Amino acid sequence: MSKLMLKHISKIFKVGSYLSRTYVEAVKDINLDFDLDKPFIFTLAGESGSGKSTLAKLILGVEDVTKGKIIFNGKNIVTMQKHERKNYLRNVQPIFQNPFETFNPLRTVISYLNTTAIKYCDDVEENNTRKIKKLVQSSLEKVGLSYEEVEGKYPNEFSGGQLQRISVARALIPSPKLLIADEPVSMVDASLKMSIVNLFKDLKDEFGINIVYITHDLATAYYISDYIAIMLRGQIIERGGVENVLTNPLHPYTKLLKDSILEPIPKKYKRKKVKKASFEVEEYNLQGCKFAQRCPFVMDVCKEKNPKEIRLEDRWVKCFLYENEKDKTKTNLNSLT
Ligand SMILES: Nc1ncnc2c1ncn2[C@@H]1O[C@H](COP(=O)(O)OP(=O)(O)OP(=O)(O)O)[C@@H](O)[C@H]1O
Repeated sequence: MSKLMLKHISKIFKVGSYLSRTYVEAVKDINLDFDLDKPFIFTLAGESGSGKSTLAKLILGVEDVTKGKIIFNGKNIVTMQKHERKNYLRNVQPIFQNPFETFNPLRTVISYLNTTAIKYCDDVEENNTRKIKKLVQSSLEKVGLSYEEVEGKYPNEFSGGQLQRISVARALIPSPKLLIADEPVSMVDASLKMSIVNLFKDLKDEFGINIVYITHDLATAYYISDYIAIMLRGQIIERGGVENVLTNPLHPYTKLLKDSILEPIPKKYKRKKVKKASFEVEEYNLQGCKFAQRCPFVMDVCKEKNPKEIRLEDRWVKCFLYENEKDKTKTNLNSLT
């Protein structure tokens, strides 16, 4: 059994200069359980500066949590022994936004993939070229490429879409349980976006690979995900099955996101003049709900207190509008997967 649990994790950054120092809690008290044996695609969505990339970096061990624990198969990743951490990093692989930054422009793509195989696969020795080639070959095949079409070429000889496929192949080399893909199609040509998104779906269906998909694009999120969590200024304010959350969003922020991305803004919102965030830091530092300044349904309590996460029948939501609905169900949604 393979499990990844985020337990009350927070990340606080210092921002500003010495004289105007302030703090941003880019990830605030997030709890998520991932059962890595039941393949899923989990989308993390939210506007720019909502903490998605920071959460990804915490899971990838690139940044350390300020508070809370990330537990992989019963062990806290911060206090893991060296060999346990290596095993964790083998199992949780990143896919970055810009594939041209993933690869060293001065090395052939294959030599880069070979290095990944040697670095992460304990049973592969540097001089075992046959074994390395087999591993790289099979990863390339999983993303629909042949070894021959990649061999001998440098990153600049590929299109952005091809290179993003190769960076997915790179991530697959250590046979990870989880891919963390941070805006993986935002730099890819519009015509190729769907092919990458479909590749994620195939990896889940055919090879049982779990994916955390970070995006602004709710349309592709709806198309490929099983679950979705909506982030607002460091917090997850609504989460559940993608169908439930996106076809019937409950939090006013989720509604705003959906309306502003998928459809024209309905008149009722236009009349109430939903504003765009003027200052991220200002919203981060609000005492109550971080959406209070922009919410068309704001109440006094929203400005005073940060709402608790409420469990409804088919999702979790953090909003005072649903205070009276809580605990009406016995469904356990603690685990999203
Ligand atoms: N290293 C850092 N030092 C200081 N502040 C940071 C750091 N990294 C992120 N932040 C701040 O944390 C907040 C969340 O940023 P983050 O990049 O995680 O958001 P995001 O949702 O991924 O945004 P985007 O979609 O634009 O990538 C922002 O206010 C950002 O400025």
